[in-house]
Amino acid sequence: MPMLADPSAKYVHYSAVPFPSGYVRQWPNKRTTSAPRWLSTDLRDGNQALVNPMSNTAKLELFKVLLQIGFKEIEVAYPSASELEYQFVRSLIENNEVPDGVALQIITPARPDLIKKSIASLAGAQHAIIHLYNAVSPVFREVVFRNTKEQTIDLTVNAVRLVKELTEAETARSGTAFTLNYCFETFSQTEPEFAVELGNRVLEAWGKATPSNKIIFNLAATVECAPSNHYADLVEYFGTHINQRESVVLSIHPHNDRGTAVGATELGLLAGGDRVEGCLLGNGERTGNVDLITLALNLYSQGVSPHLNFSDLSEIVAVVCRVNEMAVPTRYPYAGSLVFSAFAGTHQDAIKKGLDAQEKRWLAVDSSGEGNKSWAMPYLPIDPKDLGYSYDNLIRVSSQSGKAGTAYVIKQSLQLEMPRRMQVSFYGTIQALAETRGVEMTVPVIVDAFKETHNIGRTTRGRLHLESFRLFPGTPDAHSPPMDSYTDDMRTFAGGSSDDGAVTPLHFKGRFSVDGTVRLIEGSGATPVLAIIDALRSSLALPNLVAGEFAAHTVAPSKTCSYVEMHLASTGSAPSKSGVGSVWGVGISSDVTTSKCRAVVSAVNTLVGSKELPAAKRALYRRPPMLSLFGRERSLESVKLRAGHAPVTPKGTEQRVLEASS
Ligand SMILES: CC(=O)SCCNC(=O)CCNC(=O)[C@H](O)C(C)(C)COP(=O)(O)OP(=O)(O)OC[C@H]1O[C@@H](n2cnc3c(N)ncnc32)[C@H](O)[C@@H]1OP(=O)(O)O
Ligand SMILES: CC(C)C(=O)C(=O)O
Repeated sequence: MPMLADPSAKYVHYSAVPFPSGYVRQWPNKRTTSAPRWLSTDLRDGNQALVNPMSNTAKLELFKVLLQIGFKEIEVAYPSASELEYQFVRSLIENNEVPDGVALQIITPARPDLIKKSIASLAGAQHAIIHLYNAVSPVFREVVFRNTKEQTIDLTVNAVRLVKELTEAETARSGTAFTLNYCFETFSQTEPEFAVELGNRVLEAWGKATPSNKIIFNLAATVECAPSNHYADLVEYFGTHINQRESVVLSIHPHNDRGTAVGATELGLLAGGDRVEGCLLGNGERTGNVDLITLALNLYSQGVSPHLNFSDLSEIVAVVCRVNEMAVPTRYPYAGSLVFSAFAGTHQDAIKKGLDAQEKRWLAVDSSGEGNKSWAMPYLPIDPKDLGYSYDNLIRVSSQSGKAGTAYVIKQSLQLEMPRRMQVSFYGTIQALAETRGVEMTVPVIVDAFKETHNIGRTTRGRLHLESFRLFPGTPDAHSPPMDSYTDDMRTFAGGSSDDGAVTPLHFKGRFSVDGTVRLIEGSGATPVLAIIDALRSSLALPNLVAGEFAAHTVAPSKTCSYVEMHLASTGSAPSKSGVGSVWGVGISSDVTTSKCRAVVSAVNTLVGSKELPAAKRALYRRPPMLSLFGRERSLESVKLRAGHAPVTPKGTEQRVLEASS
């Protein structure tokens, strides 16, 4: 049957909670400032929902993980369900698997035979919690139990009395301390007044709840059927109407049928909840129990310690998924593999700026001792490092990414901080690659592209290779050393040169390998960059070689990375503002001037074409005349303009270089 035009004929709206008129709800104005008591029911409610319930070996492994996380109350079994379940409880106790300060909880329905077996399973435990349950909402009373309200109260009270009698006998025998956790199964669908009446009858029957030995009332949202604010109202109503509130722990047990279990729990805590029952990663019946990891880390992100440790979250996730034979969606809060990754360009830009700004701010706090190292990061509510993740996956590059993303990857991988115009240029290369390939641009792909594009590395150093050089003040004269005295260490004679402003004219003499032939080349200029450019212009017949923007920074340990923008201008003009038509060179050396010269050579190699690239890569980075994209032909020029790629090498340039070098 299709969906109904008028679903109200079939589905009934939830009822308002009967607060007295004029009552002002407390929970909307509250704030959670401390962690609740946590009860993990992974080994019970989680386990009962599995396609293949865990073996006892798997349960023990998960039990140990729960202890490591820091749970002090763990529901370990439904002992009356099977011998296996019963034996699991026994083995924990008999093998001393339960540390001091940790309480074992087991669950039992309100059936005398099953209560007896359940309590027997706990003999000898230090501290045990008996979780006694029966469903109390109208549909369960009428359909499942065929009971009136009074019969429901009788069933419950009789069960509580039996639990009291049996646990007292066990305490007398073995000293086990027992707590009663009475669960109003289907509480959130039960009339609030009836839940309170039943709660008061349970208090009476138990008869020994005190502020120092409280009874636990589990206010279960067995099935989540209404918005979270309704659940909060129910909890606040119960908490403000139940007798002996100071001797009662309100336990929240939400399920996630509407997808809002976390919200319901958070509001339930504001409304008076003291304890939360749930499972890791929200395992559990149907859409699951509330996820304790999300709840704990939501608290943590508000500066409230959950007293649960998820410092190695991926390891915990791996164990839970293995023993439960389940998978975590990639977008799952905190635990999903893509949660701490940004693909979108503007997100990447903001995160990159955020990380840079925060690093500076934290360093200032370290050095001044003033201020605080609070987390203020665009798009990241929590520091992934706190959960054991690195920043390696923070920024992942696809065709949806921008320049900041690729720049971040290069900075993280190579410690190189490209100047802004270069970021734009290199982003064009990556964007074109991403569009062509239609897949994620992984870190190795980006780093490889960076090296290929800038002729860095042995296989991609290009047709022109600077083997050694000397740079000295003034024009060539008798003081300049003979070329054959050059060594490979590229020391410069003249220090203090800068490419930011004019200094004493410099003369450059360099030994190059040009297409495999050694060439000695010289030229002059006001700065090292201008001097080497002059040498290349005159000796290699590149008269229109022009430098644009220049930048440099130090790279650990004590190296300099220089960047220079260059192009071949017919008029000798500077590169255009947009950067179209220019290329960037990169040079790294422990000597500042050498890094500049290498940057120039790197750029020139791009301009003249890299014969040493394997054919496939040459096709990738230096586009063939016609390139098929998205199934239609586009001209080389349009591809390069769109990609901000290296300009077309002017016709004949390669030939002229060869001529000049021969
Ligand atoms: C919301 C929750 O998660 S509650 C926990 C649910 N977990 C489980 O059920 C897992 C373990 N359960 C089991 O292994 C079995 O159900 C057992 C061993 C407990 C009982 O098995 P059976 O005796 O075959 O009963 P069955 O499973 O059919 O349960 C239905 C019977 O229990 C009664 N019942 C259901 N819940 C309760 C309860 N909380 N208290 C008392 N009786 C109950 C039903 O009314 C029904 O009784 P009826 O047969 O007289 O009509
Ligand atoms: C029986 C209780 C604890 C339960 O699991 C539920 O109501 O979901």
